[in-house]
Amino acid sequence: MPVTPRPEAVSGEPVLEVEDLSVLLGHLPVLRGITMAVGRGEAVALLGGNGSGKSTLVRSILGLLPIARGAVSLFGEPLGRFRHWSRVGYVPQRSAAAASGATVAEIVSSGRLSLRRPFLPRTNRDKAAVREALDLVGMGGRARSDVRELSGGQQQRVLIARALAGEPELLVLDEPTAGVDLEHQQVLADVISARVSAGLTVVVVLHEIGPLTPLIDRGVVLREGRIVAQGPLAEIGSVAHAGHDHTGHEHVGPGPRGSILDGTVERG
Ligand SMILES: Nc1ncnc2c1ncn2[C@@H]1O[C@H](COP(=O)(O)OP(=O)(O)OP(=O)(O)O)[C@@H](O)[C@H]1O
Repeated sequence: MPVTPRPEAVSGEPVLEVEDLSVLLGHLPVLRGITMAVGRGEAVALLGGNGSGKSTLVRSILGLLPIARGAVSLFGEPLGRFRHWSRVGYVPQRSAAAASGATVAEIVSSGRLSLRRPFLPRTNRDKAAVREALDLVGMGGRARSDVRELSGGQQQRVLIARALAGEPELLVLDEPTAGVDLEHQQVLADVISARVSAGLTVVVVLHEIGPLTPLIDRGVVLREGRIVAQGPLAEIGSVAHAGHDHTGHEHVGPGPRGSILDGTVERG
């Protein structure tokens, strides 16, 4: 699958800009005053405890939820005007596709729909991109399988292949390693790393330390819908660790890294 050459370094050209974003769900404020930016070629992790607002932020960025206040831009264009969705790949936390009864190849092919010209058959490039994406996640031998016959972790790998098949410039993943065994987490980390080296921008919700963490340039920690820390993982981790978990109980974090990932570290 062709990849775009990586710029010399992270160029800083904003791929994603979020300015004072607030989102209400069921009249409750779930995100409050979120401001962040992600430059081209950066890999940014969204971290925080259960219910801190990570998935809501991801879905708001993709225009899947209404915004109560603030603004989001993708590739320099306000979300309301943004039309180049083929530049964006999304791996949702759980997908209806996994229960659809389609074959693995069909699901991965759907990742190229926004690149295809209407009413024309798939091109050789479409087919090659699908094959390559399946091989990359180690599912090349299961192209004809009904996706319902796969394990949860295998389904997750198929969804990642679908996003990669679209050759996105921005890849947004919501807990992509949930249910994936360590060996295949490493495979995914290698695949995504190679893409980041070629210029891909990544925003990923992470819950656990694992093979994906080495490729993360920066973490953004959410708690109760607000950003409470932002910076390189090692830097956030070295900060003092008294904090509150998502239940509101004050405690001393179990250790810098674990506490970063569940949002209990506050930059001090
Ligand atoms: N449709 C909804 N209506 C009302 N509240 C919602 C809705 N969806 C999510 N919420 C609430 O918004 C908050 C943030 O949820 P969100 O799924 O964004 O958290 P998260 O950080 O991704 O959590 P997790 O790590 O458990 O996936 C939670 O308190 C949740 O209960």
